[in-house]
Amino acid sequence: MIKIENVTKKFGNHTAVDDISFEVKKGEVFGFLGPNGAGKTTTIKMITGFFKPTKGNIHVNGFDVLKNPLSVKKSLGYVADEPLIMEKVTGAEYINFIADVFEVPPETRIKRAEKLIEHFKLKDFIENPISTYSHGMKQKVSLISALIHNPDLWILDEPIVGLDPESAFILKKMMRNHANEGKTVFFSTHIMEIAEKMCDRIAIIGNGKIVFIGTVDELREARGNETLEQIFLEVTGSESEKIDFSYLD
Ligand SMILES: Nc1ncnc2c1ncn2[C@@H]1O[C@H](COP(=O)(O)OP(=O)(O)OP(=O)(O)O)[C@@H](O)[C@H]1O
Repeated sequence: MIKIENVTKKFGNHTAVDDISFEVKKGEVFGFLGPNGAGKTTTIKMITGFFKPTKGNIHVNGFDVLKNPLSVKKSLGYVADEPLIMEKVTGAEYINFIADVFEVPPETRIKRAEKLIEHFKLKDFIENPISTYSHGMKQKVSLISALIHNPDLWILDEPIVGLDPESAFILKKMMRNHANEGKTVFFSTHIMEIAEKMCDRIAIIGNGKIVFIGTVDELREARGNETLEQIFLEVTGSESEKIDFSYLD
């Protein structure tokens, strides 16, 4: 589904992603973890074709992201970590626009959109301009429009933070169902507990390098009796446990 081989991304002299390789398979919910600035969004933007890798190859659903960019984009649904750009149109207009781009037939899009709008409790707001929406409501419109063409691969950048508990529960269930149908969900998160409950496998990135790939159980086994928080801090090279806060006294 996703194959990343020796991928590096530099911004000027700064190496944001440093020679990473991993694969995400069909039927997996795959979590991509790492601290702020570790390189998660940069990696996701290379997979989805916004950023060109400085080095290395990425294949999505068998297509090379540089050689077959359209086939790649058609086969995935992407929810970015940033709010929607089109603020003056309504949620319904935005979803319809994206459905046009992906050539979703009218009956199919109405059926899918109605269900998704109902699940995410947006019915009363969908005809209002996006500029009036809360952050979580914008996130929901972004999700609905990413799923309206029923893509095999979902790529979600921090999808759960910002959603209310009921919507987060529904989304997590949708992610699991999608993988159970033999399709794939790749999502980024900072939160180990979400990864533990949701993911078949995870990759942890720290300072642009992959520091762990496997299941959360394998990570626990390798680290003994530590809490997930401790494990995360250690594998990402954090020194936070040593901080002396006595200066606040
Ligand atoms: N367009 C850009 N130009 C220059 N530097 C960038 C750009 N995008 C990202 N970076 C840098 O690349 C590094 C990785 O950033 P990235 O956004 O991928 O991190 P992240 O893991 O997604 O972090 P967060 O959890 O905070 O969202 C950071 O040092 C960031 O400043």
